[in-house]
Amino acid sequence: MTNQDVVVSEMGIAAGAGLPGPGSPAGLFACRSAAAGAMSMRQTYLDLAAAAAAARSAGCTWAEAMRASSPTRSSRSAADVDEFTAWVRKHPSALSKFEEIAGKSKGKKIVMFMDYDGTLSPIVADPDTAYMSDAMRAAVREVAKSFPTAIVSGRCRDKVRSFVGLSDLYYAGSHGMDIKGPSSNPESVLCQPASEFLPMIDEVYKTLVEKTKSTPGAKVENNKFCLSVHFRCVDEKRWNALGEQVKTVIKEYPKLKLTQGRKVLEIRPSIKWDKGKALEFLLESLGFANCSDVLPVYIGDDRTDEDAFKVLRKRGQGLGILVSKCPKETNASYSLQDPTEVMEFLLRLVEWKRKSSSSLMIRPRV
Ligand SMILES: O=P(O)(O)OC[C@H]1O[C@H](O[C@H]2O[C@H](CO)[C@@H](O)[C@H](O)[C@H]2O)[C@H](O)[C@@H](O)[C@@H]1O
Repeated sequence: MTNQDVVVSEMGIAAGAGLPGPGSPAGLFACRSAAAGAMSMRQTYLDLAAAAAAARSAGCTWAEAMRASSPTRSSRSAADVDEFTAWVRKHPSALSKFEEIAGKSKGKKIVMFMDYDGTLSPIVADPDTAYMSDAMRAAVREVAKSFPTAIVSGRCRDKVRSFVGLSDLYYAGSHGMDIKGPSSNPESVLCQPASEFLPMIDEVYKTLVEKTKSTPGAKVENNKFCLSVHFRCVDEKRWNALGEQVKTVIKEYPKLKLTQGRKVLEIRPSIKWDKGKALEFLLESLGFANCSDVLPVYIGDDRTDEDAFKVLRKRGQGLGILVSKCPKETNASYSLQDPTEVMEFLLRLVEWKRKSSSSLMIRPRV
């Protein structure tokens, strides 16, 4: 990796700074077109009541929208497949358009950003066993040798670091609220803009564990600067009640917000910081703030990754790649269907870099 010897001190964004107004939190990432239509990109943050209202007006329930956030293969009809084909025309496969992507990368410094769950590791029922394969680890290792690389995850930084198991990378945990550079460089970047929320998050974690313990399958995950309440193993008949339980707890904490991911509710500090801000922060730390010759590539599958895709669109620079097997409203330009395709794309990128570097080395002088 290059440009890693950047020192940035811990950032201090005051608790409560830039708090969105009431009724702001919780993004509902609905998959099917009806729900997606009701929840436009402008509505990334909704509270659960608003999300439920949007889902109702689209003719589906809050639970249906939650189900659609992570559909199973068996739930797909022929019409769904047609819809997906049409969607892929708008968000073409990064594999089939590899040459186009390689063309865009020519003469530019690629910086890689990758989400973890659903991008580098397949979605599984138990979040504690969402391991990535050795083959994927090897691919990410090669990527990190070729380009500055960051993993940007909703997980606690230490946990995602232990899952990935590679040291020469930047890790941005807790949805970008906990950023650290490679461990080989003790002076490398550190950014924790929500540190004053730690006691509150711990308190809410304990309360949520207590309140949800009577719901079979419910799991509360402590991601340090944020929390996840998992619905995946909960009987769907209990989803509304569990959602209400979470909402009731969070009502007592106006400085926290609730967002929705893939069969998960996420509780986060209401600060103006997300994966998009983390991407900008890392680009700046790496010395690429005002560079026209940098090409950030962000690969992610979740609603929270949209904040990063949006930043790339706004900058008019870089490539957003959404990992999805079904149509989703997205600011990403390209798509990949699953972690297997992500791995194939990463390997092609490494190979392309290797070939283009060696052709530069042997180019005769004129
Ligand atoms: O930003 P990410 O790295 O994608 O993290 C988002 C959430 O990912 C994890 O939950 C998701 O993956 C689990 C394991 O496959 C799955 O069981 C769960 O249903 C998914 O929502 C993680 O456990 C959460 O804490 C993250 O917020």
